[in-house]
Amino acid sequence: QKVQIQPTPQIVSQPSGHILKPEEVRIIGANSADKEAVKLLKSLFSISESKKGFPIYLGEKSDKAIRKYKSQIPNKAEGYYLSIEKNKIVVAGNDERGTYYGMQTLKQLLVDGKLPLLNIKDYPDITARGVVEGFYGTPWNYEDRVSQLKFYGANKLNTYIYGPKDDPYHRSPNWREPYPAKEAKAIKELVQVANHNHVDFVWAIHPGMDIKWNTADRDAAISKFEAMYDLGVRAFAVFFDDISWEDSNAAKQADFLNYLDDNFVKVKKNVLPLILCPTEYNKSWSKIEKGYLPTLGEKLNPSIHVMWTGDRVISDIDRQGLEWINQHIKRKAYIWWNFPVSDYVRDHLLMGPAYGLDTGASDLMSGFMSNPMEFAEASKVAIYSVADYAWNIKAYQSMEAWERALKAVMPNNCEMFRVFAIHNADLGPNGHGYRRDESWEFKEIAEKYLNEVKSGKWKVETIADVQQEFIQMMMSAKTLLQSTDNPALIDEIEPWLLQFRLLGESGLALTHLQVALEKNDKAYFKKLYSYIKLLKEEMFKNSNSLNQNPYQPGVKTGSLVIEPLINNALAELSKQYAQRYNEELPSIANYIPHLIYTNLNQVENLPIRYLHKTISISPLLEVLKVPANGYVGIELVPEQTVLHSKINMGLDEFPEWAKIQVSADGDNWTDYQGKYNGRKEWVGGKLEGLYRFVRMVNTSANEQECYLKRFEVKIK
Ligand SMILES: CC(=O)N[C@@H]1[C@@H](O)[C@H](O)C(CO)=C[C@H]1N
Repeated sequence: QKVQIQPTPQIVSQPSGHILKPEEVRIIGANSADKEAVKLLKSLFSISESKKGFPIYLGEKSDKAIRKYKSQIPNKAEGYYLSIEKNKIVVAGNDERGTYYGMQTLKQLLVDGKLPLLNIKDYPDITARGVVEGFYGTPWNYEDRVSQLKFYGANKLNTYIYGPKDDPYHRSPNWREPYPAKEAKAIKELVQVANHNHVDFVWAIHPGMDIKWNTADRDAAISKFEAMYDLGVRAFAVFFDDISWEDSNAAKQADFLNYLDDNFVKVKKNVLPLILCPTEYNKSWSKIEKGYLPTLGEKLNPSIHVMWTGDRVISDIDRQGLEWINQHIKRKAYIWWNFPVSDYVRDHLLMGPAYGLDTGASDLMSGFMSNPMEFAEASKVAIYSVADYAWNIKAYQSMEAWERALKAVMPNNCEMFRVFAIHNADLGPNGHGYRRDESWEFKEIAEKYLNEVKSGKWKVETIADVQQEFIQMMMSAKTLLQSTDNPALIDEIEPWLLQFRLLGESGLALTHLQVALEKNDKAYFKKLYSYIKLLKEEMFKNSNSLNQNPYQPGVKTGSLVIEPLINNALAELSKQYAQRYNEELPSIANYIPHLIYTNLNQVENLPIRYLHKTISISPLLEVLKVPANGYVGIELVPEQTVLHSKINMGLDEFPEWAKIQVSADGDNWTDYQGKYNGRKEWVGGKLEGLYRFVRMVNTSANEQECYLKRFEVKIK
């Protein structure tokens, strides 16, 4: 039988039987082996003081205890040799971490009091593997982080980069200030937890919003690093992402990093190499001829890592893209993979497989970090998969890893968790145009069902298939809401579970509309229709009371296949009702007629929200570049009376290059008079007459930049 080990090992022998878990073991090498490995071993077996216990040889290649097995150990960082035999077990690491990982594997193999007889030679493909807590939104809390660090140890992830955008001591305004006592204590403790799980705790600084290229700020960074060093931090990063392009001076950034490297990292000796996140961190933003990346490649000390998100901000990672960037930065890219991060689609959860990763790229990356969701437990599904990918790239199979991830996160209810996860994977339309597959096992049935609804010739078995999916959604939501094997996860995803249950219920009720038509029971149809309306109203209420963040508030679930199926079938069946009984029912399928209006491809996919007569553009987290005559706004369909508008471009005063304009026909524009409200927001009042377009346009002759933090129009 094949043993299942996470992450997938490089070389495993075929098991030749098994042994029962030894009653008592004797550890040979306990006083020289990695102490976390010894602790882990002692937690698994009872140790006999006498000579008679079952021998377990434990240690690193230089230890006497495993000298006999030295030649078996892969000569690779963090590699290990594990051999389970009838009369002994050997766990031999190429280094401390290797021994620890060998023990993690041994722990996984100890199942139902038995151990398979086999041997393993294992090691990681990528040197640095882990997570960058680098998202916008509510930073993870202390308990989240402790749980994450333990999860990384168990999954052979060795790096955690602390860089939450909304931590004021990581970024603005307090990157220069030491943490207050309480936060400092928490970080000190987290570093210890990281060490106990063989995870390198990397503290990142994000000075780019207001750094000055002078000795004061250079020394401010050094003293902040010193303060973090005193808390136990032994690895550092500098992020220059999402800042205005004036500060994206590569030579200055390189000098700054080299200074920190020469005057802090190299001086301290026990500090890991620096990591830089550049301003030009993806290919779609880079203009090689302008020299930003080549300058970094030339000037940065060779030991400094350079992060990279891929061909775009949110992007698959492939060999071709890696070869491209590596040539310019003259080193192997250290990947910052923006998945499962959802800070730009906060009404969605990303619970699907981690795919779009090149299994032929193991020699082209120095690091691979996942940027996760603000929901730490929910992110573990993707992080588990990333652990499998980064350890053994060529063997990675995203779907297989996803199945195991679900079981790892929800061991007692993984089937119900799978029903939820498979229907909560896509992001919906978003500014990056990044989409994921969703409900892939139900798509065919959904298509068949909708076609049969449209033709009016439906089959019982199709209805049964669809009813089975809807009732499973209800079962999944209810079971998970009442589950106890991962309460932190349920707390995070509760809004989506409530919505998921209602979606399943509305689907089930929908199929009974067909029963009403079959029985020609008009009254029953109307009762069902108003019941579905009630369910949708409750979903609407959930979406306006739960997960209310200032970016993409609300709770979207099953948005790629399930929700559209229900809305389309509902529209179709109410049409058939109207034809049969010559009576129109009020439409309850929710969709938004208004559109984004822009000639900037950076924002052409941004979704439009419509709530309580306010139409808004989903905000952009990155810097928006607006060429001459570039514009972004809203098209009201049909034209409306505008009551007031609010636009936040993230600038201290309204820029002279911008104009806010309105138009009824898209050709003739009039200025929309407004003023700044002191919170960096332009506000405009009621307009006489009907308008179809409201836009911000760059009327200058040069490319400008701003943020798109808010753009909303309230109509009558
Ligand atoms: C390097 C990098 O990806 N920086 C930010 C990241 O912080 C943010 O989470 C996301 C994902 O929305 C993208 C970038 N704007």
